[in-house]
Amino acid sequence: MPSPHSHIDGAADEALLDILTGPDPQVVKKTFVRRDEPLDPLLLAAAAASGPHVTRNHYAHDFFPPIMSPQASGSWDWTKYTGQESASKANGTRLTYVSRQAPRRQRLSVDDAEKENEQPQDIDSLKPTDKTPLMKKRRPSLASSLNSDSKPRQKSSSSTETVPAPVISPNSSPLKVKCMARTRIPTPHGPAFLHIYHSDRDQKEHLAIVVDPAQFSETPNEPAIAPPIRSQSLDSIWSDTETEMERITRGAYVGRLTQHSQHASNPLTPHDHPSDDIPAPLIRIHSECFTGETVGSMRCDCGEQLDEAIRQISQPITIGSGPSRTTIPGRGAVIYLRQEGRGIGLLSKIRAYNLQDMGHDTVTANLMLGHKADERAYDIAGAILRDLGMAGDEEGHLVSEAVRVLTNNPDKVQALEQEGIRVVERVPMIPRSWQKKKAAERKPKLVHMDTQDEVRIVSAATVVGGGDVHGEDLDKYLRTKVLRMGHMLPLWMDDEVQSDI
Ligand SMILES: Nc1nc2c(ncn2[C@@H]2O[C@H](COP(=O)(O)OP(=O)(O)OP(=O)(O)O)[C@@H](O)[C@H]2O)c(=O)[nH]1
Repeated sequence: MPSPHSHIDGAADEALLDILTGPDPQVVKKTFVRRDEPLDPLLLAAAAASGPHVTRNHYAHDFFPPIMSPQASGSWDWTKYTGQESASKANGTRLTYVSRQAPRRQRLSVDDAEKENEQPQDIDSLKPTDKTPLMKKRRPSLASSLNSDSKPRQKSSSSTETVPAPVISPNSSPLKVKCMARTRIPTPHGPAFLHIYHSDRDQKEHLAIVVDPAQFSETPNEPAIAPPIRSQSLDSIWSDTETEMERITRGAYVGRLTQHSQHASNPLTPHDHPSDDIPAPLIRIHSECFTGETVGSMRCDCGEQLDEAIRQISQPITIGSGPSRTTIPGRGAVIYLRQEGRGIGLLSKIRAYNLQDMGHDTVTANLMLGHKADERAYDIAGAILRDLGMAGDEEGHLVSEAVRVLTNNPDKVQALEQEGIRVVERVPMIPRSWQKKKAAERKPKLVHMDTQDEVRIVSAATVVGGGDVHGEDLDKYLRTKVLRMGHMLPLWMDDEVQSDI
C-alpha cells in the first residue's frame, strides 16, 4: 500500500536527483549565421574596460603598460617585477585599458599643420655621378626624434605623435661606438670580416660584416686600388701597456692572419679620397630577425635579404675602360643592428605574429600591442659607418667615402643622411620570389618537410647562401611593407596574387 506521503517523497527524490545530477543540458537552438564581420576581441575588450573617450581609432593601447611599453618590451627583466599588478588585483583595483594616443581629431590637425611646412624630398633624384660633398650640418639623430613617428606611414613620411612616447636616451653627447674585435669569416659568397661593436647608448653587440677581400693581399703594406674599409677605433692603440699580440688578437692586424703571418695594423690615418672610377662601397643596414635568419621562418624575407646583401656586396667590380679595364673585388658592409622586430623586441614580435594570424597586418599588429609601426633608430649605424671611414669627420668635412645603400626603406636613407653619411645611390632589394614571377620557376631545394599525407619540398631559404623564401605569409608581409610602410618596391608578385590587390 502506498504511503500517504508518497507524492511528497517523490518530489523530494526528484529535487535530490536534480542536485546530484545537475539540470538537464540546455538544448542549443539553431540560429542564423551572422553575416557581418566577426567582432575584434581586442576592440570589444577595449570598449568593456574603458569609457567613451576610447574609440576604435585609439590604436596605441594595451592592458599591461609596464610590460608592453616599448622601453620595457624585449628587455623585460623579471628580477624587476614588483608584483604590483597582482597586488592591485588583490586590492580590488582592476587593470584598466590605457590609451596613450591622442584623439584622432587632434592628431589629424597636427598632421595637417606639419604637411604645410614640409618640403618634399625625392631620394631617388640622388645622382650617382654627383661627387660634390653633401656633408650637412649635423641634425639631431633619429633616436632623439623617435617620439615623432608612431603612426603608420601611408605613402608619406609625415607623421607626428602628440602624446610623448618614451625617450630612448636623454644623453645629448655624441654617440660613441668602439669596435671591440674583428675576425675573418668565410661565407658562401667569399671572405668577410665580422666586427663586434659596443656603444655608449645600449648594452647590445651590434655587428659590421665588412666585405673587402683586397685586405688579404700578400703585400699588405702596398697601397690598394680602393681604400681599405677598416675600423679606426679597432686600429687605434687602446693603452700604453697594450702589447702587439693583444692588438692582433682583437683583430687589429693587416693581411691574412696565419700561424706564420701576424702583422699588427698601424693606427689608421684618414685615407685619400678614392679615384672617381671606383664606385662607392655598397652597404646595407640590416635589423636583427631571429625568426627569419635563424629558425628559417618564411613569414618574412629577412634571412634572404641578409644573404642577398652579402652576395651583392661580394660581386667583383669592373672599373676603367679599354686597355685599362680591370676588375677589383667587391667591397662594402652590412651593418647588423640588434633591433629585433623593427625595434619592438622578439617577445612582442611573436605576439604580433599571433595577431597577424588573426587577420591583422604587420603594421596594425604592432599598433594593437601599443608599439609604433617601426621603432628603430639608425644613429648607431651612422656611428659605425663613420668609424669604418664612410662619413665625414666631426666637423662635417668629407674625409672618406660616400656609400650606395641596399634598401627599399626610405627611412633608412633619410636617417643615414641625417647622420652625415653621403648616400649617392639607393640599390633596391627585390625579393627573390618576386624576381621569379611564375611559381613554377621557383626551384625548391635542400629541405624535405614530411606531413601526414604528402611530402613537400621547400627551399632552405634563410641561411646565408640559401635560396628564396615565398608563400602566402610572405606575400602579405611584403604587400603591407609597400602599401602601408612606403617601401619603394614595385609590387612584383605573381599575376594571380597581383590581381587580388
Ligand atoms: N614587428 C614586426 N617585425 C617584423 C616582422 N617581420 C619582420 N620583422 C622585423 O623587421 C625587421 C626587418 O628589417 P630590415 O631587414 O632592416 O628591412 P626593412 O626595414 O624592412 O627595409 P629594407 O632595407 O628595404 O629591407 C627585422 O628587425 C625583423 O625582425 C613582423 O611581422 N612584425
